[in-house]
Amino acid sequence: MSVRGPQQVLELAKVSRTFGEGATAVAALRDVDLTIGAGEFVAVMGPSGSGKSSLLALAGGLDRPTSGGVFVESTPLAGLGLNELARLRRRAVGYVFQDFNLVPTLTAAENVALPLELDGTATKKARRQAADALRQVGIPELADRFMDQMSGGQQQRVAIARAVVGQRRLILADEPTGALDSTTGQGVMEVLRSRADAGAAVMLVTHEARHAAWADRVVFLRDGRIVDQATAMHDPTMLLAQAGL
Ligand SMILES: Nc1ncnc2c1ncn2[C@@H]1O[C@H](COP(=O)(O)OP(=O)(O)OP(=O)(O)O)[C@@H](O)[C@H]1O
Repeated sequence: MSVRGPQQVLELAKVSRTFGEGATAVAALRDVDLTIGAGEFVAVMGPSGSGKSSLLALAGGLDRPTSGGVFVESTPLAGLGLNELARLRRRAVGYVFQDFNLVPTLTAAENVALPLELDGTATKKARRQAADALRQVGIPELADRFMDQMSGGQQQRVAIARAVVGQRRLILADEPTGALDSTTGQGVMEVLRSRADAGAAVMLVTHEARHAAWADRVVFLRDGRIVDQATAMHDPTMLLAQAGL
């Protein structure tokens, strides 16, 4: 039985998620137990369809489990109404979506500042923090660009800046380097690592062992179950082989 302490940012307790019903039901996650503490960077790996994105969506309160509980900073998400859940997401959770989910009618800086402004931060302060986040991901000069004036890789970096802006305690990133070259991808890992070192809990879904090597712990999923967990990834390729991935 785990203890829900203040250092525990995310807890998934016996979480299952089934899509559909009857003969066509798909069990995306089965009885997953996972805890991520403050300052901890966890990578999630596994074959396509193993449940990685489903896990992230539940952790970020974008989806609800069929059974089991999700706790963010000890708050049970099941107990929150839609407005409370939205507020907690804006305040505590930074999410990098596979398809970015940026607002095309806003500039890069406005996109990054949006969650802070929606949460009541004064515009000036929000813009200052947005500029800082854009600097962290290496594109401070693109602050005034609209999304259709940016490449896919640049948009991906805006999405990452929006997830790490401010003081979010839980950062969830679903394959955040897909549109990036390897040097920029490495830069994104440095940003996620430094957020964890500053006390955030970070969960990264990745197919790339060299990115998982930045994590404190790697969780391997297969058919919706955690099949292995590894710490201190000195040789991620070997661990992948051990897990049969
Ligand atoms: N909205 C949905 N409706 C029905 N089935 C779904 C839905 N979302 C996910 N699934 C199913 O749940 C299982 C897990 O999917 P999920 O996207 O979480 O896997 P994944 O490991 O992230 O895959 P990938 O690496 O391809 O992104 C798959 O069988 C998928 O088809």
